[in-house]
Amino acid sequence: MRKKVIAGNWKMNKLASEANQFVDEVKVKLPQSDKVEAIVCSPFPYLAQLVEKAKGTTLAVAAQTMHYEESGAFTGEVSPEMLADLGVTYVVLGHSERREYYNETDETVNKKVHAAFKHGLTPIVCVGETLEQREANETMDHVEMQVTKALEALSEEQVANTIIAYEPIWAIGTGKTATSEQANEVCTHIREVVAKLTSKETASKVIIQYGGSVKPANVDELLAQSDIDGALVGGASLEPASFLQLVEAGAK
Ligand SMILES: O=C[C@H](O)COP(=O)(O)O
Repeated sequence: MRKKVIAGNWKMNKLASEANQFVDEVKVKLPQSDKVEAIVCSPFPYLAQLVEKAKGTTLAVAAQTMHYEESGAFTGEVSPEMLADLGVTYVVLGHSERREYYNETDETVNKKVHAAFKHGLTPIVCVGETLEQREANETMDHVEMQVTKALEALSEEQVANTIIAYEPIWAIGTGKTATSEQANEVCTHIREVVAKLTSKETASKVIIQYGGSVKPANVDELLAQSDIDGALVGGASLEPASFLQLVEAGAK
């Protein structure tokens, strides 16, 4: 039985004091259940302090991106080694906002996935189609290509430990959630793609999240679907109360 993974992606929000307050409040109220894992994906400046605060709790801390090189002349970048050194355990890779504004490509996502595993970080790889692609019936092919490239040259064990977040771009921050059936249809396809690349057994272990306007009002229905194992949440993860409700839904 796969556990549910609820990741709150704060994106470029919160000041240091707000980030601290959030973790102080959430960490003592998290459901103590091995059915669910709760993660906060914080901006870089707060990672060290949040890792400290979350020590000894079930809350995990993620970065929202990273470079694939260990070090070097990459002004402004943060390496996987730096994240691991801080005690960060997850990293979001290939978010559609990184792909759109910062030239993240399937090739760099794949390099980053390899770099993440090299440094003991669990990658959360984002894939998803635009509205135009959905309307042109290209969703399944597009997502298949993104997943295939992201997982290229990984071992089966690494694939089994990769989290894939299906985020239809048209549903991000728009209030338009894919219906749970639409979301599950693509997540099922992703699992079939992983099975084709590796094996049915490996595919059955992969955590596949849905992301795009997830909130307490729709999370139960999404998590009840056969191939949705959690959520990558933006807006509704910013307030402790709604983040906790999402995690509680994952623990049911
Ligand atoms: O990483 C999270 C997603 O981009 C979803 O954001 P949202 O929940 O605000 O739609």
